[in-house]
Amino acid sequence: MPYEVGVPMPDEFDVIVIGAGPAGEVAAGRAAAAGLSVAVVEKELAGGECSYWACIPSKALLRPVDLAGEAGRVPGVEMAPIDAKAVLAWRDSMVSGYDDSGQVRWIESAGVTLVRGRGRLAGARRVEVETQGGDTRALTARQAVVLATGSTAVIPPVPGLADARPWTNREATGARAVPGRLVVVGGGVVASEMAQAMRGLGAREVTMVVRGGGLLERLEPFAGEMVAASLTGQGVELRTNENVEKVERPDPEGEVTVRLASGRTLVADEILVATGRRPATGDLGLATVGLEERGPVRVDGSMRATGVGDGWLYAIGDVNGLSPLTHMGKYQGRVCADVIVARSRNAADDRPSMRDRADGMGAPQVIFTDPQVCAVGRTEAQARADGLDVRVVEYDMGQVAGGALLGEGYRGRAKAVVDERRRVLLGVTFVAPGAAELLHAATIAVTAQVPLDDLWHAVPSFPTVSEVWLRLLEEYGL
Ligand SMILES: Cc1cc2nc3c(=O)[nH]c(=O)nc-3n(C[C@H](O)[C@H](O)[C@H](O)COP(=O)(O)OP(=O)(O)OC[C@H]3O[C@@H](n4cnc5c(N)ncnc54)[C@H](O)[C@@H]3O)c2cc1C
Ligand SMILES: NC(=O)c1ccc[n+]([C@@H]2O[C@H](COP(=O)([O-])OP(=O)(O)OC[C@H]3O[C@@H](n4cnc5c(N)ncnc54)[C@H](O)[C@@H]3O)[C@@H](O)[C@H]2O)c1
Repeated sequence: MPYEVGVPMPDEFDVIVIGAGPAGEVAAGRAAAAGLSVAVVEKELAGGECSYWACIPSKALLRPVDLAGEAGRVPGVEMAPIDAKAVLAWRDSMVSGYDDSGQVRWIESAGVTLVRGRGRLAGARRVEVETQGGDTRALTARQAVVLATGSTAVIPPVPGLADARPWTNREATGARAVPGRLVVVGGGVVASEMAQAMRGLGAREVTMVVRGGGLLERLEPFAGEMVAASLTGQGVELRTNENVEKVERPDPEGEVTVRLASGRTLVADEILVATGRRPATGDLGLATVGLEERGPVRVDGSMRATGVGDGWLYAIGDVNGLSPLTHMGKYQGRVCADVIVARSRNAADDRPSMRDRADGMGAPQVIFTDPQVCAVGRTEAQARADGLDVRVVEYDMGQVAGGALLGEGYRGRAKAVVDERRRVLLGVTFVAPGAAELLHAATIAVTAQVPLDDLWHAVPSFPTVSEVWLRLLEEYGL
């Protein structure tokens, strides 16, 4: 039920969701499926950052690079050079040409009312929407308002950077052509994935400027080391312990000059800034309900914003700062919708499925570089910092028959962090080509806290890479 000019729209709904990204859409759809009247307010494209400028286009750009890596390891298989133009066209089709009518159809079919415009809190249970025509529309929520406004890219305050037309994730994933020379600032997830994609698609020079000593600093150290080795092997230049001091681009269409703290100067066609994201809480009217205007909206385990009387305000997805990942935002959307529905019926709202457990355990994540980095739960460092009785088991995945069969030079590494007191897994990391689909088994083991003695009876098939599970348990001593 999209709102159209001239068509009367109710001003009151049971639930109003601000932001139609993955988190907001899931919460809205689930609350509507349970019979509540729901409006979702969206200022740009229904589907959010993930669908048009993040997960989907980045993975479309990485897939051919990944496949070329895989094929390159198999004797007798030779891939034709990647046709970057065709890949960019495929990316365009994966983002539906930046047209959200498919998502709008889904929203309509879910019985949710889409309100186009910028939403802002205007006191308890009240949302003002600045419509695209410039009008302001006042909406009231009988039960709940859900903030699902996502996050925006951070541009560090480096002299000249903001004026140098830097790329963020939007321009990088939406590139109309592959730049000849690219400087990437940052050593996190976006930086690693996009450096690999652009180099693989034909960028002549890709230089990563990383302020720390390595990549992917929040993960097990070997993950960043293996991705760094792969990127440098691919021809990406890595400048670690380095900072950008000044950026100049006198001609907006011309090249960009990047002065580094070490004194070196880089010249490139584009500069991608991938230095993290901040929750989209600016101009959201948080002060009208007594909350801080900046930073993430803090929530309890039912996704309810803390510090708001009567508990009518919820926050899910990137805006609450818990785990900025699409699947986690969608999970939080399911928790939040079920809680709102239960509370609207005065029913029990504390069933186990109605509390967020997954964020506290360490969200599962796949980084789609080659090798892929797949992690869930705590790293060894986190588990030790939490004061747990930790034992670590590691295994070289190249020694697993299923891995060796994937091609010459197949390399991978697995690490399990065990809670010795309870003999359960606290965290698992796999770094190997094509390891993404291994992760869910680890997620089940960590989340369900399956005892190692029970995991022993989960026999992996021969010759699959999953036999790494058996090897890890044998290394442990089973
Ligand atoms: C390059 C890149 C690649 C990524 N790849 C992955 C990946 O492979 N897997 C993964 O799990 N995660 C990935 N992520 C993270 C993922 O994109 C986010 O975690 C996810 O998009 C968050 O979903 P969300 O619904 O919270 O917010 P968003 O997707 O940001 O959606 C928020 C929506 O709210 C709207 N909005 C904001 N403010 C208002 C307002 N005031 N009024 C109305 N509407 C508003 C926005 O227009 C937007 O549509 C990636 C991120 C980047 C940058
Ligand atoms: N495959 C995936 O799941 C995927 C892919 C991309 C993004 N994401 C999500 O998006 C989030 C954001 O990604 P990201 O790469 O922007 O953030 P990030 O937190 O992963 O990495 C930020 C990087 O920028 C560096 N940095 C921060 N401030 C800096 C500064 N002022 N100067 C120089 N360097 C600075 C950090 O040291 C780090 O290397 C991720 O945390 C992740 O949750 C997920």
